Amino acid sequence: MRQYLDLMQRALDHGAEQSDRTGVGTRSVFGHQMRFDLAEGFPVLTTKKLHLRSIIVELLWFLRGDTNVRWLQDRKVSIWNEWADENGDLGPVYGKQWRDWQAADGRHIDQIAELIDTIRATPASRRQIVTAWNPGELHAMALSPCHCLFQTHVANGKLSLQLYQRSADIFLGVPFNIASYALLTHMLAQQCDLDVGEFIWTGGDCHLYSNHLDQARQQLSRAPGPLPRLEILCRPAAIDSYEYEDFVLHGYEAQPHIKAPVAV
Ligand SMILES: Nc1nc(=O)c2c([nH]1)NC[C@@H]1CN(c3ccc(C(=O)N[C@@H](CCC(=O)O)C(=O)O)cc3)CN21
Ligand SMILES: O=c1ccn([C@H]2C[C@H](O)[C@@H](COP(=O)(O)O)O2)c(=O)[nH]1
Repeated sequence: MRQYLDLMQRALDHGAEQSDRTGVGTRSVFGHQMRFDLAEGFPVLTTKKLHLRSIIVELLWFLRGDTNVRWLQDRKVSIWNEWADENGDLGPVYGKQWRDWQAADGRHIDQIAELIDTIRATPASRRQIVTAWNPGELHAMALSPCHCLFQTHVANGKLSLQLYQRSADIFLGVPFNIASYALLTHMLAQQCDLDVGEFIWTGGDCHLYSNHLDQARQQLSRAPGPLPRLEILCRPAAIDSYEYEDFVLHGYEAQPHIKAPVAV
């Protein structure tokens, strides 16, 4: 995960000081790209132990079309708690937009199902896009989508995926986002009988919060290890039928976790 450490180093060395929405303050660079060849291993940080269960369960929750934190909490995942209202609701965030986008003419659009249909029927299509950025509903969301658009691409029997993330919390959010979309690429490829190609991460405002700088330096002092390998134990009939237990990471050896406060 040299690519990730390079982004962290770039923000530390060249980031502009910004006062941001949360009041914490950041060092930020604009525009960055990282490429991961998924055949070389699963892109998960080895320079800090990641809580993979939170990442996998959150992705399954998006794919269910769920936007209430209760299902996450029942599975001991707390990463969305700070943004939920007293009923656990987040408004029409990712799950809603991915699985049930409401069009002006009253249609309900399942972008994930349409994406899979398109990949299977017309793999050369250049219209394989899912977007969570619904300008008409932003006001009702607890947080505007950060990982707001992705596109898939098929070449030589391999599925690649590129994400556009408009706002990126380099220390806490980005490791989650990379692993989550790499996992989604594997799941989509399996559902469409393709091999995995590349995951490409493209970021807009990429920032280190001012209370994450020591943690970032600590991480940069560590040498990255080899990437683990992902195994999916079964092939469910649908993309929303995977379970946490279906995923096994072989050889994930990471250095100790580093704690950091999340900016709300
Ligand atoms: N400032 C900020 N950064 C984010 O990354 C972020 C948000 N806000 N708001 C919405 C979601 C929630 N996400 C989060 C929230 C918390 C952690 C976090 O605290 N991670 C801990 C482990 C916590 C756990 O798994 O239980 C970490 O050390 O990685 C990570 C991603 C990503 N998003
Ligand atoms: O998946 C996610 C979700 C959120 N983030 C980070 C990026 C920012 O630090 C905040 C969102 O604040 P905005 O003012 O809406 O940009 O959350 C992330 O990195 N990954």
